[in-house]
Amino acid sequence: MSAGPTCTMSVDRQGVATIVLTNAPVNALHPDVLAALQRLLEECHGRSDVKCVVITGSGKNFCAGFDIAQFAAQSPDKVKESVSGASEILTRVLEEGSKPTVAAIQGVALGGGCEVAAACNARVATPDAKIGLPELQLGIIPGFGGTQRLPRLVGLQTGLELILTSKSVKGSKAHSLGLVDEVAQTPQQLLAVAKAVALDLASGKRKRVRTLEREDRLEPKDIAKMILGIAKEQTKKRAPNVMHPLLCIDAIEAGILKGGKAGLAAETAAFNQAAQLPAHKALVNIFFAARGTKKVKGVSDGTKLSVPKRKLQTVAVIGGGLMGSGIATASLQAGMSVVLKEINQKFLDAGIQRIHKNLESRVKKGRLSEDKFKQMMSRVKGVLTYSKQDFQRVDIVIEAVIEVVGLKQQIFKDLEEVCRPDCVLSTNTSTIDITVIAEKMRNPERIIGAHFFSPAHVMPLLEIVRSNLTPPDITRDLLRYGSMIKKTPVVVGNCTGFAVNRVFFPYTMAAMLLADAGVDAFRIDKIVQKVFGMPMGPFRLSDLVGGDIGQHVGANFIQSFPERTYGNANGPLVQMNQKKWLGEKTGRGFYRYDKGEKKRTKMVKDLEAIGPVFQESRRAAQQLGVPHLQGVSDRDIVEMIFFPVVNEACRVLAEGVVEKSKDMDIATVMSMGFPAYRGGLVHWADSECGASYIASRLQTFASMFPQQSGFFVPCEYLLHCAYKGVPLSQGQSFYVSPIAKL
Ligand SMILES: C[C@H](O)CC(=O)SCCNC(=O)CCNC(=O)[C@H](O)C(C)(C)COP(=O)(O)OP(=O)(O)OC[C@H]1O[C@@H](n2cnc3c(N)ncnc32)[C@H](O)[C@@H]1OP(=O)(O)O
Repeated sequence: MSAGPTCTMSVDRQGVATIVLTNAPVNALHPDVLAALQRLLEECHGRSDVKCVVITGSGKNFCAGFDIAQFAAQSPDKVKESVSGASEILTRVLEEGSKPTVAAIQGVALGGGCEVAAACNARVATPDAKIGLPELQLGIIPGFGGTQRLPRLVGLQTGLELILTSKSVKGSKAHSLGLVDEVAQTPQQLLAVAKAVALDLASGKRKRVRTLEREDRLEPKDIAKMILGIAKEQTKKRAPNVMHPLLCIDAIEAGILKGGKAGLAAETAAFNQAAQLPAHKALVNIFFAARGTKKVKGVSDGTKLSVPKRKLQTVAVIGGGLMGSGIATASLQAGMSVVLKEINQKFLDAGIQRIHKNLESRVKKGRLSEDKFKQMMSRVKGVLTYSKQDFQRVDIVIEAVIEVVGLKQQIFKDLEEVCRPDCVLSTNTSTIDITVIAEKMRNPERIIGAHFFSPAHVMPLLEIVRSNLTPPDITRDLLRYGSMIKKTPVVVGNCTGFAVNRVFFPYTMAAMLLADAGVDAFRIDKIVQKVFGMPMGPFRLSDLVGGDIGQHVGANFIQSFPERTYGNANGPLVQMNQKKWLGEKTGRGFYRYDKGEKKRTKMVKDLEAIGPVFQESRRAAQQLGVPHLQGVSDRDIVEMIFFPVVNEACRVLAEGVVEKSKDMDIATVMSMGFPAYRGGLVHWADSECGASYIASRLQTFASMFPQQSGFFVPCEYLLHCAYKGVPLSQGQSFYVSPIAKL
């Protein structure tokens, strides 16, 4: 049985005390671990048989930092007290105590873990240890002295870069940067090397250094000021909607200008300020949401399933287009073999060429060796037919052909004939009901959705779609495949559009409706991107996806949900598709895309060309009773676009299409680029708006658009939450939908 969060200590015959941070699985710094560390260090300083101290972590990791669960479990005041108290102890007892201290780093030393190591008088790491300060990703700043000690170890420029990008470095790189003093070639040698360094420090053979007092790695003050000024400007541009990165630079600056101790005080103040900001709560929500998706009730929550885990070595990808080649690339990178099926040699060659290009670009960026690249390409086999010889060895199939139901039905009928009965058969459809695709199969329960996002080898989300027939072992093994290819999987129920595209369609339709009501499309894009923080506005996104695809997918939703969709038979997409203005791929859509210098695309607002398209669309919209709006504020635009999106998310929750609201949060961040610092769609709706405000605004919008009121009318789930005063994230616990599918 695990001892719970603590530290253990042993003292060897040479007088080296080894303190082991213990809190499985990553030795997070729970307050009990910090208290035990202080107690044992004080004991060491008082014992005559102890000459020096080595700090290490239990198991494979040194320490992943402060216990993030505390941010959710404790009041902000308690957390602040814990962090500032520990910061003081790390300086007084770890760095300045009477006995020298050495960190022995294996696995991860992140956040507070890196800061504990930086406060020691020396550091030894294994070559592939992972060291860094990722606190900014959690909406806080390093609070155990990291803003002061990291720049003093590696220089201001490098320290700033590591902190502001949340990047970690490997042990060997950390050594070359000056962050660690020695590298132990193997984990087995780590303790011995660390102990030797500690004894050298104790005997005076090595000079004992207190990081906080160091100045030797810091740039001269005038240069440092310049570096800080540039960092501030760049940060304002890169992250205009959040404050904590600037608070972090201020704390670093205080230390550079006034010395380490003053810097520590500034850090504590800045940490406390950041911890109060909504972005912190939001980003902690995202941290746990991303990890919670893997635990699915009755599948991967510890439930024992009778069907053993499948071996997942060979994947067959049906279709070598953009999506198929991306999926094949991700599978090859995970060490799998790939059978790529196409309908003719020309398409097959093009598919293999795409895989080649995807992997080659990693080689060019230095992320893949030439040897590994060749090995990966040798594991691809292109085929033109469904032969038993090729398909009997396949463990998982992913169909990635165009969205034509009949074609997909035939493919699964054929696959069932040639694949082993235990092979996972999955479809990458983005919208079609998977039970419809399975209609011609003998065993329709075998089909499962594996919805990737383009480019599939880059985008982190995998939507796993199960129907009420899907056996849990198939879901479990697709989840395992998702982990192998390093995706965040979200398991969802079966319906048109599943979870992600269900919330995408009101997003684009709301933008089209607003433009038809006279609001400038370019203004909408600007507000959604600059003010709200999406990576791009809905019209720019439409150009990226392609107007033809947008219209096709939109039609699917209009057919499935006619009572709550908006369509205009002469809308901009329809007109532009007729002119073959399909977006970026044809050089023209809502924007014009000119070839600039060095093959860079230049995006131009061509009002002369697009103006008449909107005029024509608005004329048609008037016939549909779309009002002409005036005096629409930026806030109105945000609410008219995002509240229908929240409304649809409520329906998704009510129908049980997602198991928990956090799944919706992480899915929106990873698919549509919903700002992570807003915590995902439902977290944002709850924390920044509230169910009753959203419901009342939607009712107002519905009355402003009487002919399109269905698009805005709040759904039952949203009204329930508003009426009962419960957050949308908790509505599932009391709301029972008559159409719950799972
Ligand atoms: C005052 C200080 O400056 C403030 C801080 O230190 S804030 C903390 C800074 N540290 C971090 O941000 C590191 C966060 N952790 C990670 O990046 C990754 O978890 C990791 C690289 C350590 C391990 O990744 P991986 O092997 O993929 O495992 P992962 O699933 O993420 O984590 C394993 C478990 O450890 C938990 N965990 C990881 N880091 C944790 C932390 N710092 N606190 C609490 N739990 C943590 C995860 O929630 C997960 O729990 P679960 O099994 O119950 O879901």
